[in-house]
Parts: sequence; C-alpha cells; structure tokens
Amino acid sequence: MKNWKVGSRKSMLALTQTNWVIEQLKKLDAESTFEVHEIVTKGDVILDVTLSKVGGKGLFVKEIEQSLFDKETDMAVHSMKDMPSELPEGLVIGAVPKRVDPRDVLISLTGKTLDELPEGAVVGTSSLRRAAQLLNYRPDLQIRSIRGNIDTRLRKLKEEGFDAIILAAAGLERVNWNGTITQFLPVEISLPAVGQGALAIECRADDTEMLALLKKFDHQPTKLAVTAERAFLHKMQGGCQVPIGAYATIEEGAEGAMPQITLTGMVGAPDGSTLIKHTITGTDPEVLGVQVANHLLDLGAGEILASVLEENAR
Ligand SMILES: NCc1[nH]cc(CCC(=O)O)c1CC(=O)O
Repeated sequence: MKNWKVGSRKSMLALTQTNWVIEQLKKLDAESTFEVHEIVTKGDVILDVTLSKVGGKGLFVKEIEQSLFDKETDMAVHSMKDMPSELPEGLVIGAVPKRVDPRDVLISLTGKTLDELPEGAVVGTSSLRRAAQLLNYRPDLQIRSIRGNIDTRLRKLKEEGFDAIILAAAGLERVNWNGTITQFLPVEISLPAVGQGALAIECRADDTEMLALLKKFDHQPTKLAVTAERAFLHKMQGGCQVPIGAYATIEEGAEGAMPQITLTGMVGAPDGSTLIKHTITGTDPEVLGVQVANHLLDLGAGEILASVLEENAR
C-alpha cells in the first residue's frame, strides 16, 4: 500500500496523459494510490518566443525533474519528444508505454490536403523540423510561427489567418480530438520528431519499488524504437528545437531471433533548400542510431545544424 505522487505539466494534454498512465498503473497494482501534482515549466511560461530561440534543452521537463530530486514527486509522465537525449544523473526512464500514431497531421480550415492547399498558403508551425520538410515538398508555402498548447493552436488557426496548421496526431488522439484532423502526413513527407507518439515515465534511479511497478508497463518494441531514435538525436547533439527527425519501426524476428530495427534519420535546412535523409536496418538500437547519424554527418548535416545554431544566437 503506497501513495505515489505524480508530477505533470498543467496542459490539457499533459494531464490527460498523466491520468491515462495512472489508470493503467492502477490495473497493474490495485494496492497503490496516485496523486497528481501540477507543475509549471519554463516552456509553459514563455509563450511569445519561437521555441528554437528560447534555447536550452528540456524546456518542458526541468522543473518536473527538480521535484523528483526533491522527492516532492515520485514519477513524472512526459511526452517522449520533449525529453532531452540525456537524462540528469540520478533519474531514469522507468517505462516506455506502447506508442500511438507517430505521424504529423495537417489541419486546414477548408478541408484541403497538403497537395490541395492554394499557392502561397500560410501554414502554422514553430517546429524547424516541420518547416524544413513542408518547404522542401512545397516551396511556395509560407510558414508562420504558432505557439501554445494544442487547444490554443486550434483556436489560433481560426482567429489568426492560417490556412492550415501542423500538429502531432498523438496529442490529438490522446485528448480525443482526432475529428479535427484533415490529413495524416506520410512519414516519407514529414518524418516525425524523435520519440513522437511515445510517452516517457521518469523516476529516481534508486527507487526500486517504483521501478518494479513501472517495469510491468514497459512496451519492448516501443522502447527499442525510441532508444534507436534517441541514440541518433544524441549523436547529432540535438534537442527538440532543431530541424531533426527520426523514426524507427520494429519487425519481430522469428522465434529466438533479435527484432529488426529500421531507423530513418533526417536533418533539413529550415528553409527547405536541403534535406538529408538516410535509413539503416540493424539489431542494436544504440549502434544503429550512431550509424545513421554518422552517415548524415558525412553528407553535411553538421553544417546545416551549425548554421541553425548561429541563426538562433542572433
Ligand atoms: N511540441 C509539443 C508537443 N509535445 C508532445 C506533443 C504531442 C505529441 C507527442 O506526444 O508526440 C506536442 C504537440 C505537437 O507537437 O503537436
């Protein structure tokens, strides 16, 4: 019998995810109770600046991690894509639940798909990754920054003159707003952010009781895929504010054989002029992430990322 304290951001999406995780954990451990602690992060406070310019990794997780260290909370539910590729010493990801749809989606007021949007249409996104890929596919589009939680962005779509906005399918699915989606963008056009569609449950590395509970909730194929994507991100030295995407799929091996991981990585110039992508299949997620990253670095990804960092410093 234990009362676990669960840290969460205050947004509708964060609280929905946290409550969903709690429901699942209750099924695995009927003895325990859980209480949610709402925590405001830097990313929630600074809303008027493009994410890539706010700077610093882990904008949405730092304050929550501090509360874990201070033992004000015992676990925290994050969107995996908001997690920096390296965790602070003393904290671990205790469970990676099964991933939901990893794709980006287009939401347009007129119901027009990406191919049908008129010449010069205004598309809202503050993600350099999404901008790079959209402009590479449709150089005529105008990309405009849009910030805020998903409810705010859907309101701005209507009120601020966007023809369309791009969001993650996962967030909309979790809050039951799939009905707003006009088009699921194929990963060949918009490679998702590292970890998109997955959750990370973070806890203290020495909390064996918590770890034992979370272990039951871990989804191995998702963990393998996300590990490969995050190894790639780490080698590219990127946070969530860089024009980097990665997506891994898992093919279960025959009886006793290792699952096959197919990882695609992407780095793009935010103006869409250059897009570098590469896919490799292997069995070791860490090795695979580094291999894909090294291949992209050989093709000039380092120069693209350096010029983005320079742009942000201005
Ligand atoms: N950038 C913010 C963010 N962080 C996690 C999600 C939801 C999707 C997910 O969990 O992968 C979103 C919204 C979005 O990108 O549309």
